[in-house]
Amino acid sequence: MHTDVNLSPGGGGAHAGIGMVSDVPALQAIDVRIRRGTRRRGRGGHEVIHGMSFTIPSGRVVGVIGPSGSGKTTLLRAIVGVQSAVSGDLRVLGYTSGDACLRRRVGYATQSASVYGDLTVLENLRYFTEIMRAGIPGDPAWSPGYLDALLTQVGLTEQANLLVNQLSGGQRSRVSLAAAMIGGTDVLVLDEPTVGADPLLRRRLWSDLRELARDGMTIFVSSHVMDEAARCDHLLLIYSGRLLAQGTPSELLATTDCNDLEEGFVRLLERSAASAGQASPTAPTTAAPTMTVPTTTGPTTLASPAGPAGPLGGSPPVPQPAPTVPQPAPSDGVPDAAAPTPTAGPHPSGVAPCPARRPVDARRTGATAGRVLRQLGRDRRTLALVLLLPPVLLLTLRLLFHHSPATFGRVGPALLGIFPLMTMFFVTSVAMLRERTSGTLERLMTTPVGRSDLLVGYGLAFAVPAATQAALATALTVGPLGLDVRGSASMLFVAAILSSFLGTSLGLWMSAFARTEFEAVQFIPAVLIPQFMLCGVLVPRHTMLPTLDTLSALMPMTYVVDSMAQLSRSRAVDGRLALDLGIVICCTLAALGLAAVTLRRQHP
Ligand SMILES: Nc1ncnc2c1ncn2[C@@H]1O[C@H](COP(=O)(O)OP(=O)(O)OP(=O)(O)O)[C@@H](O)[C@H]1O
Repeated sequence: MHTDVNLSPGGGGAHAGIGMVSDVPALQAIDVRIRRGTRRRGRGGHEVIHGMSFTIPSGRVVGVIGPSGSGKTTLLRAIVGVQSAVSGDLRVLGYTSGDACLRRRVGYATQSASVYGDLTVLENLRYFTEIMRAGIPGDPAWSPGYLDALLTQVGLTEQANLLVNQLSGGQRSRVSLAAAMIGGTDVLVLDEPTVGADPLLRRRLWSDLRELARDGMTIFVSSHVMDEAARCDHLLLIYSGRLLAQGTPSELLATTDCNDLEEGFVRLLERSAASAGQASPTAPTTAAPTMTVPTTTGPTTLASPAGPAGPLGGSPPVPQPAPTVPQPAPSDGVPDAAAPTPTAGPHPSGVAPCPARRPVDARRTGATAGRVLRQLGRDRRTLALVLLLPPVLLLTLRLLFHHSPATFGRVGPALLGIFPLMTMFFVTSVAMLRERTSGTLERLMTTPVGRSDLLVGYGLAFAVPAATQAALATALTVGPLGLDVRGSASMLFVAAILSSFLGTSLGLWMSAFARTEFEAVQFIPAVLIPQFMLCGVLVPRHTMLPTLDTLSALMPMTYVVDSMAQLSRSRAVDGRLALDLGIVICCTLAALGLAAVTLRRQHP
């Protein structure tokens, strides 16, 4: 280690606040099968992990080694609980993988650097510290030197104040690694962590990982580079979704009777293929996706080469019967339709249950709101769009109707509500989508941050530009543009703010239905344009066909338009106005609730 600050505050296996029994393995897999491309177990998709069974004690560096496409990432995703359609029994520290108790103890770095490109290295690490370590009393992560030590460890001290977007690919991966180290107090799951690291840094990272393991941390590192396998305590050799063999590197060499791990891996493959009665692969390498011979036998346990099962192609470990304790609903209270049917209860005996979660955690919500605001502050183009677009559109409209002020008087108030709604819808749906596509949302889902913390944080952050925008648009329209408001201008402003909040929560919800920016571009007009056409701005509602009028009554924008129109006509707050505003508020809260439900922790 290169610093005297303790970077593994959990002491690996003895994390503060959560009790643990020492003989619980770090990871236990019994006949684990995983389907990909399907949201529900057994429906659609294809099986990519075909029944793996193994046990890993704590305090090891475990190499998950195999060629490209063999299933390493899928297995690691299942370990951290973000992979859907996992069957069998997969337990981390005794808990069913993905259990909420593990979110304080398992750190995860995805293959791509899932950190925020528009924040500096330090801002990223601060945010992850705030959401991962909030509420842990006396946690060393809050000591002044902690982040400096972490930066030194991943070799990014000089880049601390640079935006992540300004870093090289390898440097970004190291920011991601550092973020994982903040979250992992007992288990670190690192998907190809040394990609892009120079040999010197690679050596240093490995020595640091070893030191963390000595302190009791269990570290899973995927790689298809065999010289990295030599640095691990234990290897899980994977090929075509099957566990080909497991054991220490020296056991692999001894079993295969060679001096080179890569050659050893190839020999294992050949023998496995031969024992399955198949042709031998032609000069495969561990990194080459051209290895085509599937292994149809169970894994080899290298530790017992002369054991009764035989060294190669031996029987897989006999699956132990899984306990049948029923699984509780996910801790954040929202059952996930994509969750696999669990085979076992989450809490091993002797382990204290997780501390109860509040529905909204003020510290994590505040940290998220602060982070989103910081990102917004840096994104000048989006800020300009949010703040200036509605006033510019209203100004254009005024100029368009300069011969017909009565028409402006009729549509102006409605558009004062519609423009903020549309702008905020667009901006928030794209912002949330970016969180999804960059992988940061998946990473956040492995941390203790709750879905409501995240959404309320987003909502609060976007409320600031939304309110500013509504104030600007109302002041401009009622002032210089001379909109004749017989009602209360301040109430008009409040209704414009409510409208922009509605746009924000609809945007947060709708982003769940898009996987790419292109899909977002497709559904944004599909959601907004029909509402605009039917809300009563183009044609008064009482002149519409009854079917269209009924459709209009189902759309939230209609109530924005009605309330804005009434507020511009009269000062009286009657039952009709209260009902319209109430519906707008209810739709805002309902959209936020739906956004929370559709924010999945697991993905196909
Ligand atoms: N989203 C997905 N939907 C369907 N199948 C998928 C999906 N992602 C991966 N797969 C399939 O799952 C299998 C295992 O993929 P995985 O990414 O786990 O391999 P890997 O060993 O990590 O590869 P690499 O080293 O290239 O990252 C592959 O056959 C791949 O085609």
